[in-house]
Amino acid sequence: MPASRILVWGAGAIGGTVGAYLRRAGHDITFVDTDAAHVAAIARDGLRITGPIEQFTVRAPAFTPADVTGVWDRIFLCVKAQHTRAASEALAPHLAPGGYVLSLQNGLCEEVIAGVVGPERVVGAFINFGADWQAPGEVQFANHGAVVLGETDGRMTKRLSALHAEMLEFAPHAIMTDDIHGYLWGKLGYGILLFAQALGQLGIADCLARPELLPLWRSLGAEVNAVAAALGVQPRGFNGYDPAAFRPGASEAAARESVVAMVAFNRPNAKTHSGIWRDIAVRKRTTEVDAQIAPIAAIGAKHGIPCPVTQRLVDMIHAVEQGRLPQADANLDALMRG
Ligand SMILES: NC(=O)C1=CN([C@@H]2O[C@H](COP(=O)(O)OP(=O)(O)OC[C@H]3O[C@@H](n4cnc5c(N)ncnc54)[C@H](OP(=O)(O)O)[C@@H]3O)[C@@H](O)[C@H]2O)C=CC1
Ligand SMILES: CC(C)(CO)C(=O)C(=O)O
Repeated sequence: MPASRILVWGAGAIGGTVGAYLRRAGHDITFVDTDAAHVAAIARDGLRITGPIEQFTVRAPAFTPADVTGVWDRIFLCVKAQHTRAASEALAPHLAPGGYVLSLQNGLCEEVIAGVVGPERVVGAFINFGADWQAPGEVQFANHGAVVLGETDGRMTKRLSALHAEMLEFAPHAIMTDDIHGYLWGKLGYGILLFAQALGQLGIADCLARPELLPLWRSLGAEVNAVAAALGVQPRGFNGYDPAAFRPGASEAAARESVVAMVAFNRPNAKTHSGIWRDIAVRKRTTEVDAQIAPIAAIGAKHGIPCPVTQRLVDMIHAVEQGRLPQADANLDALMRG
């Protein structure tokens, strides 16, 4: 495969992992990140991938946004959802007129990027592999997970096929879809469970496995699925998460079966806790809740769909972020009780 030239904007867990694999496969990768210490470490010593899957170091140029110069046909955007607009504005001068931004993020970030660079210059992605930024110059690649690429208008284009062929060098199971919105809403339905997990201390598998919390998973899932349905989107499943099992009216047995499958997927993973939990407990910073979960309740409100549990979850995450509530497993019981 001919070497591609890619600018990875946001060289943390996701950008660092994907960029390192593509660099190792021979592509011309440049990293950009606002974390000056991380950028300096990559530029000086290379980017180190650690963890149970593979350990290797790649050499690649790295810059802060203020220092990067040049124009790229492809930019992979890998920042947290709340940084999407600022990052899109900063990267726009570096995007070729006929180029595109690939969003490797959770949430509905494609719309935000499109608002800055234009809808025809955005490609969507849904990702569920696990990775963690560890230290300047080091990212842990913790576990494989679904990777799906799609044009936001559902067309199967040449650029999508070319991107998919490259992505196979990182994720051999990556697929293309004509329904990226279905996957993004699927991830929101799964992601909302991870936001609830972040209220407590148990890891993803142990938290999902708490039998008494099944009604909580069902009510959160039902709200997300009802909002998606109002938008005409049918969420897609992956890695044990079956959206149909959490639709309003779905049986308790179906939800329980999906929870068992999600627990089985997560149990062996070196990434035991979600990025949301890590933002609060380890990185001591705010989460993506306002950019990812609050919009679900807001869209619901526009369509006359009440999302009381989602809204309570948003409020409780705020309280934990601000230190008004300890990060404790009992929070999930309180969220469920209402
Ligand atoms: N980590 C995971 O396992 C998974 C993450 N995701 C999603 O992927 C996206 C990226 O997450 P993740 O890689 O974990 O996050 P990280 O925080 O590890 O990486 C993001 C990097 O971007 C930097 N950054 C912030 N703002 C800008 C900016 N304006 N321009 C350039 N760089 C910037 C951050 O610096 P600083 O830290 O200083 O802010 C950080 O180094 C999120 O939407 C997340 O939900 C999806 C699936 C799995
Ligand atoms: C846990 C994970 C990797 C989804 O499985 C995630 O998306 C996150 O950390 O927010």
